[in-house]
Amino acid sequence: MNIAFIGGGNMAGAMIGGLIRHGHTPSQISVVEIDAQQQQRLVKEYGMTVTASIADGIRGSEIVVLAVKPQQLHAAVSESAQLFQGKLVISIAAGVRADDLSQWLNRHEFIIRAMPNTPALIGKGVTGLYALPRVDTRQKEQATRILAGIGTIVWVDEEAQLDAVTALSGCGPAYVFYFLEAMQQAGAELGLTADTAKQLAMQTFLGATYLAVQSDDTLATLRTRVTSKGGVTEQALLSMEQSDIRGAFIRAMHIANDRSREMGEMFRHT
Ligand SMILES: NC(=O)c1ccc[n+]([C@@H]2O[C@H](COP(=O)([O-])OP(=O)(O)OC[C@H]3O[C@@H](n4cnc5c(N)ncnc54)[C@H](OP(=O)(O)O)[C@@H]3O)[C@@H](O)[C@H]2O)c1
Ligand code: PRO
Repeated sequence: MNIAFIGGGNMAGAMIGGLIRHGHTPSQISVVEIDAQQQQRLVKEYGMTVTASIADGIRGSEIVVLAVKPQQLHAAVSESAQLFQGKLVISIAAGVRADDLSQWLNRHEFIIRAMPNTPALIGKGVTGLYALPRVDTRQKEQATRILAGIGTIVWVDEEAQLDAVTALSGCGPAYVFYFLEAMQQAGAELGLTADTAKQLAMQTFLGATYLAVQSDDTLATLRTRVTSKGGVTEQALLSMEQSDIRGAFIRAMHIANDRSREMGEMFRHT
């Protein structure tokens, strides 16, 4: 399977790194990228073909992954719509709806929207997928094979659910890094070195997540097992509840979901 990426920035870089680590060769991947620095980075890191020409970049590729920023997508594809004929198009752009993209590509029918996340770089990503009705089983299998190579995949039946996927797992690595930063900072304030605090914070996230994955218990039960009555965790969680950290976090994810939906509206008539 030859795959072309249009846009070779952060997320494409993570996906390409994941694909290469999982058996794709650089010769099976081409990238269309306009930024000279990004071009050099990709060539240096992976030794693949990188071009600024969309015609050169997607020629010979069965699958094209659209990985430019949502606000760049219309300009990136609309003048070259005929080049996409017969190809499976996978768009990872947040918000932009499959029907709109289909219009921009001369009513192209073979479109899958995907919402991956950056741990794809190390094969630990998770991707939500939605396909337009005319995408056939073989094309879905192709998308599954590509994206399963960089982590776990979840198909959704309704496109609107991709807004929730974006708010949860698309943005999610940023939330995790945010909490890790806070834990590192607090650890350092409490007298640990920054390195030790970072190591403890990261290993705690990893260990707790593996435990949750492998356990049949609910998340609440696992939390309760850490929280000794009259002990230390109880006081920390009480303080978090008093500050409504849970509520603030849930509100933030609703805002992310709304923003994803709003971006879909914003780019609708571009
Ligand atoms: N980052 C994430 O965690 C994540 C997760 C899931 C989905 N996504 C989605 O992935 C897409 C890319 O996000 P990103 O964070 O990777 O953005 P990014 O780092 O800005 O990558 C986009 C790249 O495409 C280049 N570009 C712009 N117009 C182009 C064109 N016509 N042809 C070829 N290249 C072009 C940009 O160059 P310039 O910078 O010069 O414009 C930039 O280097 C977005 O639609 C986003 O919603 C991102
Ligand atoms: N990064 C993209 C954004 O922030 C989409 C999910 C993660 O818009």
